[in-house]
Amino acid sequence: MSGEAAGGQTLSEIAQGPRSEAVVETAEAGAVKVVEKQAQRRIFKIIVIGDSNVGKTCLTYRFCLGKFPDKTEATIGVDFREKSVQVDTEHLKLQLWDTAGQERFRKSMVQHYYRNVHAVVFVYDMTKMSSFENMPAWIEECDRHNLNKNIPRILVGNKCDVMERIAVNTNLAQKFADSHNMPLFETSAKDDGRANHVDAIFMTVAHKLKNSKPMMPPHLADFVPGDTQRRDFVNLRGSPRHRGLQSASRGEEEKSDCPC
Ligand SMILES: Nc1nc2c(ncn2[C@@H]2O[C@H](COP(=O)(O)OP(=O)(O)OP(=O)(O)O)[C@@H](O)[C@H]2O)c(=O)[nH]1
Ligand SMILES: [Mg+2]
Repeated sequence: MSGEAAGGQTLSEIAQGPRSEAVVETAEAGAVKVVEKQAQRRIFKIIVIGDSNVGKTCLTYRFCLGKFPDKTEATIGVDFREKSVQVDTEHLKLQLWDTAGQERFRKSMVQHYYRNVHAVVFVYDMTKMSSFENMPAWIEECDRHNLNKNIPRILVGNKCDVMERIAVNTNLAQKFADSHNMPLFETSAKDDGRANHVDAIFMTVAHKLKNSKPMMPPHLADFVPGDTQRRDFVNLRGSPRHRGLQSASRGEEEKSDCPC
């Protein structure tokens, strides 16, 4: 007996027909599930703040891209970096807001930094006392923008690799951290041997966030006042539309093309 049946289908094809539809359905259902799962992934906005030149960009770059950047320039407005992490069984998306430390590059964006923030990472430079002494001012700025006092806050001393120039004593920093109920990390974005340490900072934040209540995910529309201004102040790293738009040399405070 030939295997050919009506409609040119073989018996085995007919036999397989419904099964292959089911396979398609299952595949589609699977795809839908994946999409749903991604849609459900909680997104957390973490702002990284501190004086200019303390290493905020390098720390976020190290965490998200796994290396120390070849070259950095003063951040204008804000740079975004995202990383998905797994905490227990849940995948979370961390949206890092690498803010500008220079007043002239941050003043127009400040109100947007502090909208719907889920956690704050305060960074100082261990080789520069003034960056540590300015920490209360950064905390005050958070308070002025009514940041919820219960969101996770972390204190990070960066550049511990420059051992001969350490200016901020660990005990002093620890006392300050304790008095503000923050964990303290001393680390280096530059030292490859401490890459895990940098990961630990953001994973500590992720663990704290995982246990917090679900919050409204931040959305680009929340902070972009208009497309023109977005080009001026917002830098979405990796997005072809925004790539390379923002950079500024340090020590050029009086540059006339300042967008602020
Ligand atoms: N030795 C050492 N240098 C670092 C480290 N992290 C950053 N740097 C250097 O410090 C300088 C400033 O780093 P950035 O990450 O651009 O500083 P920032 O805090 O983002 O500065 P703004 O964008 O102006 O607010 C750069 O020259 C970096 O190479 C570190 O861990 N160790
Ligand atoms: Mg920067």
